[in-house]
Amino acid sequence: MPTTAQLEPTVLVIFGAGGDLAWRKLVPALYDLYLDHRLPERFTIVGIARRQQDDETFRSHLRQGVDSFSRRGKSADEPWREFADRISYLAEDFTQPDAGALLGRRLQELDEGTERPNRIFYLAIPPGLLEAAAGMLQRLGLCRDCQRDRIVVEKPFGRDLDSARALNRLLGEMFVESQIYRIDHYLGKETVQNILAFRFANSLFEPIWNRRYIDHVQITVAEKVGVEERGGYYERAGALRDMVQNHLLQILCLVAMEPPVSFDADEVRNKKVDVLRAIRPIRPEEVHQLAVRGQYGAGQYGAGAVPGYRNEPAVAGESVTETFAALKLNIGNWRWQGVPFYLRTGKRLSAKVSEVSIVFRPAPHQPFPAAAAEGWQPNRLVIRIQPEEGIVTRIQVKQPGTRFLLGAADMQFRYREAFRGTPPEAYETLLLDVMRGDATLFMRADQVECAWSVVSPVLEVWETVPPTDFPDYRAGSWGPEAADLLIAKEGHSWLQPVVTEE
Ligand SMILES: NC(=O)C1=CN([C@@H]2O[C@H](COP(=O)(O)OP(=O)(O)OC[C@H]3O[C@@H](n4cnc5c(N)ncnc54)[C@H](OP(=O)(O)O)[C@@H]3O)[C@@H](O)[C@H]2O)C=CC1
Ligand SMILES: O=C1O[C@H](COP(=O)(O)O)[C@@H](O)[C@H](O)[C@H]1O
Repeated sequence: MPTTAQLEPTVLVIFGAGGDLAWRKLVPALYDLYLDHRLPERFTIVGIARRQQDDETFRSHLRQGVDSFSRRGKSADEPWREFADRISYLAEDFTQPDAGALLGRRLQELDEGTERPNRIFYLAIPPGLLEAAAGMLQRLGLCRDCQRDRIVVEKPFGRDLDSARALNRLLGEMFVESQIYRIDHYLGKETVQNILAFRFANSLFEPIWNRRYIDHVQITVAEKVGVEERGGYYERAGALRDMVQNHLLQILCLVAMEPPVSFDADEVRNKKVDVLRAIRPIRPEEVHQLAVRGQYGAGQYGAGAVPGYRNEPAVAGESVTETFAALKLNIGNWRWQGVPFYLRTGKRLSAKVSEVSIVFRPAPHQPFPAAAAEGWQPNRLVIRIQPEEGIVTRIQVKQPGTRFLLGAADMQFRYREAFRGTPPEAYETLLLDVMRGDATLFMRADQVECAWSVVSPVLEVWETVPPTDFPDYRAGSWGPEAADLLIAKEGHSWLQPVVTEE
């Protein structure tokens, strides 16, 4: 990791700095980086949004966010003051013709001195404003230096293949690809990155990481929360766009990719794109066999009742938006031919847990008497992304006793026990990577488009044929019955995650 002194002077301009993302994620992450001495020595934050407010009001709003969401808890006065001194606020509306004048002047002031700082423009704004904000940067020539100026684009990146292509074209006309950092925050999570370390820094698993030994793969990203205050956005998105097109497919790529030659950003991203390209396209007539959608109804967590999706704020009473999605994907290449990848994600499920389960084929021959194998389970390797980050390998052992009986036992690696301290939040890692100019954990234009191609046939069929049975799962359950049937067709079943309460 670079030290403070090694990072070049930087000004981070947060567009939409008065919004939820900046408040809950970005500024708490920056503050934690600051406390860890990870920010450049010369580092400034300029926040921009519509509302009129002075620097002090803006800073104290951000401090509330830090106090609530920093992994270090409440901020102490002294370091907060030092950090807050670097923050200023500008009120500008990007949709106005003269927008950017204040920003231009502020950047000029910051350029004065020994070395012009690198500029990072973080677009934490509603997707409909991307064009106006990026256009303003181009018009004023504020993001012109291809080596030192970068733009960070949040999800959602388009809402289908065509709109993602159009957005890529638009950004491509204004900036060079190496300046564009498309965020997928799952790639910043420690355990997601650890998939690379686990697969490519160990010689133990790579020889069996293929169709000869692996029976199938399950990727589960389950949430306990409902749609919360984001009904307006979610109604237009749904689980497939919100989670599968980005986070789950990125995890799949890391599990399935070929070993990269180096850790160079484009080399890693090339290998990931190869996986997306190899996913066998789902034909429209196959959608009902290979994809399942669901929507939560009212339910219960312990003693607490929660409303159904259709009763959430900003959600239509007859909404057909899916809050659960499951897919069966096949990767048509030498390594994975015939190995199903099952993906599922949903809101208001039984637990918050994200994990990848690699389920191995049975040993080719069992020499034991039939009774011995009664408790037999396939070997499985579970990569736990959250919570309780770690890796669990389930093996077969002899049960203690005078009879020869098999039983399952787990070998566990837990981050919390193996390493001291709390790992950085995803946004800390990603923000630091943008400052260092390392795009390995960011989405390249072709990756985003390939990922849209994978889910497009499903989206199209789902949009044409609305569901008639929503809501079809109870809040607090593991999703609709149809998801169990999807995987049962091949004699498989979803592995119930080991749930540890948050
Ligand atoms: N919130 C989250 O957890 C996540 C958000 N995202 C993405 O991040 C982006 C931002 O989300 P979020 O923070 O939740 O959104 P919010 O609606 O909370 O914030 C939007 C921000 O944009 C500003 N804004 C809106 N219109 C204009 C305008 N015309 N000119 C200048 N500023 C404007 C608002 O200004 P003002 O404050 O003055 O109203 C506000 O600061 C979205 O693309 C979202 O999809 C992605 C992942 C998670
Ligand atoms: O991108 C998103 O991710 C969150 C889940 O992220 P996590 O880090 O808490 O697992 C999800 O709630 C949200 O709907 C989606 O937009």
